[in-house]
Amino acid sequence: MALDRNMVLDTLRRVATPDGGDLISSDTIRALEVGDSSVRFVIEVADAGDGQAMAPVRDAAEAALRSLPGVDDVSVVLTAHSAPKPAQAAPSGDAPSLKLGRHPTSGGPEKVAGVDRILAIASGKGGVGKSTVSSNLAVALARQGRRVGLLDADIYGPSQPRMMGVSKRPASPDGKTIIPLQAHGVTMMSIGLMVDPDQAVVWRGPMLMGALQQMLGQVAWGELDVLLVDLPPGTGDVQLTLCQRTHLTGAIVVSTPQDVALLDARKAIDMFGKLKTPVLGLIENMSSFFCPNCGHESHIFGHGGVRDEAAKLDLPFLGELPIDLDTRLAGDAGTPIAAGDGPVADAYAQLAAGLVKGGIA
Ligand SMILES: Nc1ncnc2c1ncn2[C@@H]1O[C@H](COP(=O)(O)OP(=O)(O)OP(=O)(O)O)[C@@H](O)[C@H]1O
Repeated sequence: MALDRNMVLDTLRRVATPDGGDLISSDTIRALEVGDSSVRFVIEVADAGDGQAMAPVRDAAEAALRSLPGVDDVSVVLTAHSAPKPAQAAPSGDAPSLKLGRHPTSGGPEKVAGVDRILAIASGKGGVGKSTVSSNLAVALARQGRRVGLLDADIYGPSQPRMMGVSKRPASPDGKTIIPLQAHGVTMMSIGLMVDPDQAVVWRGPMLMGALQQMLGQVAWGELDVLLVDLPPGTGDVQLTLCQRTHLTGAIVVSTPQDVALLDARKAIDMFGKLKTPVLGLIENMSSFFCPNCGHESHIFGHGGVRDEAAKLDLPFLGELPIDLDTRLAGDAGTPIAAGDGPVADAYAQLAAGLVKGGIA
């Protein structure tokens, strides 16, 4: 029997919480993602004390879900808004620590000083070209005179340093703020520049949420018209933290036209809906392939699926980008294709112009 969301919700409704209610009525479940045989979600509680009390609840939920037929992967992350006090909380007025991966602070959505708009660039499935689109769109917007920032929040696989051709560790002259780097007219910062590139990042929920908050709050972004945030794929902790703690203008979802990618894109769109983050539009990447020898157009991952999906969901379709060897080579070489001339650079320029015209970027 295929796993479905209602079955998961029913199971979680039978998991008791210390206050006498159940896991669903406790309203602590965030970013629930039900796959064919997998369940992932975050239990978010107010503080470390509640976190301790909820640890057995998390274990019970995991056990209950694992006992469901067909479930072979369960991931439940328990996170608290604030760190235990006084042991780990920084005294007020202290310089923020530049050590990444600290505990997140609590509070509602905050603006980033000097930044007019923050756009999350998201995808449901990995490898659909979200980072490629983010870097190229950032460069294309900068070429149109916009003041653009690019934050690589793909904590598990930061690729912007390579795609934007930067590798220098950012400086922090006063030990408080992090000075971002500049590349191709874009102000950029990546979690990949703060950690050893050869070391896998194995942070769990609270640590990576803290790191993301630092990237937004401690980096001296300066005055920006728009900050693009390149998210990791999927619907996990980073997305949740960004939507809940940052004043986002909205999200742009990148997908290939392939059914399997669209399926995951729908989940991402659904998550943004639940988190009340407006989805500003969809982009189709790897749309067509033009043979460099004979010019024949083929549709390796299909074509038009994202446009159709946007129409179905009544969301704007922002544009399509071809599958193109030079795009890949340019990304690998650290100069996004949008920095040059040619049909793909033109496609990005058109995409950027549309966003500027629509007041999105
Ligand atoms: N339109 C395109 N044409 C050719 N290659 C592309 C295109 N878009 C992306 N790629 C290549 O596909 C690979 C994956 O792209 P990218 O890293 O941008 O995807 P992603 O969705 O950000 O992946 P991840 O899930 O790792 O974050 C890269 O090697 C990139 O150069």
